[in-house]
Amino acid sequence: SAMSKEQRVLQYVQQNASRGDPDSVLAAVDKFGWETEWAMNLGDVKGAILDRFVKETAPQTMLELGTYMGYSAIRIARLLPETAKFMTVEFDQENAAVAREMIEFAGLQNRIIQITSDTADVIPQLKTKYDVETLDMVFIDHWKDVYVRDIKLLETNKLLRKGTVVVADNIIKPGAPEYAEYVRTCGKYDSTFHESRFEYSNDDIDGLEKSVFRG
Ligand SMILES: COCc1ccccc1-c1cc(O)c2[nH]cnc(=O)c2c1
Ligand SMILES: [Mg+2]
Repeated sequence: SAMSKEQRVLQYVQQNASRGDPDSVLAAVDKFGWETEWAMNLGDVKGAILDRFVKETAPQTMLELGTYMGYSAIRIARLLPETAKFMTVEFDQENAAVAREMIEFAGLQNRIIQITSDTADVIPQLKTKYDVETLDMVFIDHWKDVYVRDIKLLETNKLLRKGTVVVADNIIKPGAPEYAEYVRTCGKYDSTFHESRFEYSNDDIDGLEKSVFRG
């Protein structure tokens, strides 16, 4: 059957980027997103903001909710030391399969623990099954309607500690108003909004919320 959009992006990467060169993989995905087909990757503009947060935090233990085709996992892993533990969770099996190949092409398969499952099932298993004590950083970029459910799961499963940095995509578009309201008013986070541009768009506004757990 015909290729999915995600498979078309992967093919473009395999034919236009350099194997083992994460920056060339990111550049190829972004070129495809700007010039050929829009896709819901974090993208280059918001990606630069996340890069800054990852560099500032230098997490040894990191979790991403929502792998999609692996773009932000590659973006993050390329900035982490070999010693870091980085897990990314994707529910959709087909997207997870594309991500696995994209991550492998980038040469980062040894730095990323890819989990194909529902985040609601994985979060309660992180301590026991994935040997996590607490998380230094979390990137939330999956379905906006479960952002609040999942950050509360991180809290109740004692995975956050004083200073854990939680970054969330799509605060404006498509929007995660309940999540923004929660992290800004619940009293457990110091939260700041970082306005940016929607992926592969010159006009649409979007932004990242950065919330530091108070412990
Ligand atoms: C499938 O909707 C695509 C879309 C359409 C219109 C507006 C926003 C989005 C959008 C943008 C994103 O960065 C996203 N990131 C993660 N999980 C998403 O579901 C998601 C959706
Ligand atoms: Mg997103």
